[in-house]
Amino acid sequence: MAAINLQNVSVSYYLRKSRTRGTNLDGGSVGAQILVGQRYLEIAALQDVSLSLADGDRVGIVGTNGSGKSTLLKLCAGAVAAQSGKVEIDGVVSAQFALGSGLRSELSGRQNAALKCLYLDVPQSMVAEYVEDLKRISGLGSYFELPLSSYSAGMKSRFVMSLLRLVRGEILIMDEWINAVDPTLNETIDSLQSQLIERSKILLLASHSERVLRQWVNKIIWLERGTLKAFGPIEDVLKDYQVWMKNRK
Ligand SMILES: Nc1ncnc2c1ncn2[C@@H]1O[C@H](COP(=O)(O)OP(=O)(O)OP(=O)(O)O)[C@@H](O)[C@H]1O
Repeated sequence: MAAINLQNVSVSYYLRKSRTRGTNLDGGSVGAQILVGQRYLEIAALQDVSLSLADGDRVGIVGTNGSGKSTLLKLCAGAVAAQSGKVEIDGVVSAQFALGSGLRSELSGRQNAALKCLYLDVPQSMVAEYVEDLKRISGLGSYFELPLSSYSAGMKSRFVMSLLRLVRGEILIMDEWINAVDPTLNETIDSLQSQLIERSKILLLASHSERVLRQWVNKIIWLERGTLKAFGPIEDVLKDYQVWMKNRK
């Protein structure tokens, strides 16, 4: 059983005030509320959010720029802490945004692949097989044996995307559906992502794409300026969100 329970959770980012001295801090139409303290500015990224997710929940997160989607994902992945409220996460969490972390540019694709296997708890007896899988999926050929520092941007992203092969988690956290820059890779990445979702117990996916959301989620969290506007079945919440967006323009 996997579960995510948030009770009255608030998360803020703090900025030293000197950085913004003399600037006008009037709110625009995007982003969280900015609270001005004596020495710090507080960006109230999530305010008093309460949610319960359980096995079988495939949840999309929508909201305008700066509404708190990534912050909510980071909170559930343990990458940011709550200032107040209660956060309970039951289950092994895999976060897509962490895929490329810990890579070392002086090491080859093969060496990085083996390191990632260790970080992601692949059993020792399976490492060699997984590394060969990554070589095949990435399509990097002999570049797999060269240091990451010699890769082009697209080659690096091929390598990082191939690491999806290693992800195992009961709670899957995705900050966008990955679309490969190179269309020849799309089918493989799509199928890796769909297998991951099928294996996971809870999916949290932030996306601005209605197509992606309709394909993968059954519930929607709608955030606006750090507060939870709505949480419920995709059919209800997406419609309300779209009407709200239209009237907002
Ligand atoms: N590292 C940070 N330091 C300071 N403020 C931050 C930081 N990360 C996010 N914020 C602020 O927190 C608020 C929520 O940002 P977040 O990235 O969670 O929004 P989002 O909904 O994912 O946005 P987008 O759709 O634009 O990616 C925004 O006002 C943003 O400016």
